[in-house]
Amino acid sequence: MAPPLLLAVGRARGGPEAALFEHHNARLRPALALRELPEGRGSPAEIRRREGAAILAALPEGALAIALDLGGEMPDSERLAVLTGKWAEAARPLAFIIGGAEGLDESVLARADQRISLGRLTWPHMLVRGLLAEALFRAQCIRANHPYHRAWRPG
Ligand SMILES: C[S@@+](CC[C@H](N)C(=O)[O-])C[C@H]1O[C@@H](n2cnc3c(N)ncnc32)[C@H](O)[C@@H]1O
Repeated sequence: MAPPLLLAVGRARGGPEAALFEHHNARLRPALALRELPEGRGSPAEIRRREGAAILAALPEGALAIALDLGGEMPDSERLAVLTGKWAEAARPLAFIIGGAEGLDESVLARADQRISLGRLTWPHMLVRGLLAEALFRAQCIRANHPYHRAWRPG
């Protein structure tokens, strides 16, 4: 099975956000295969539509598409560990999707099998790559009983 795909709008040209993604992605097994898509032009709606068409065209056939979206389910790390296990069991090509500055087009949200939110704060799309890779690594550690994740919370 091919490694999970990360379809992300925008091109990272080095910098701390790219380093953050590379750092966490290198720890994931398997690592995400990053595919960057060009930013759209025009009005916000046109940008979303153009970027959306490019995202849909880049999705592998039959992909289990997970859209990173503020309106999605907001899992905690333990729940994400459960979800990642289910996604792996589905035995379909897995693809995560991160939108651009204008967010994801309705066509992408409609195609997505699941929408995941990393919390109520809006993060810059380049930063979301690193946040997602860290969250997936943490989920992997939880599933493997690796002590990276310290589950303790005050009562
Ligand atoms: C700057 S945000 C777009 C904000 C846009 N106003 C919206 O509501 O989608 C760019 C992309 O980063 C991702 N993103 C940003 N914050 C997020 C969060 N808290 N949870 C999940 N994805 C997020 C989404 O994929 C989004 O399309």
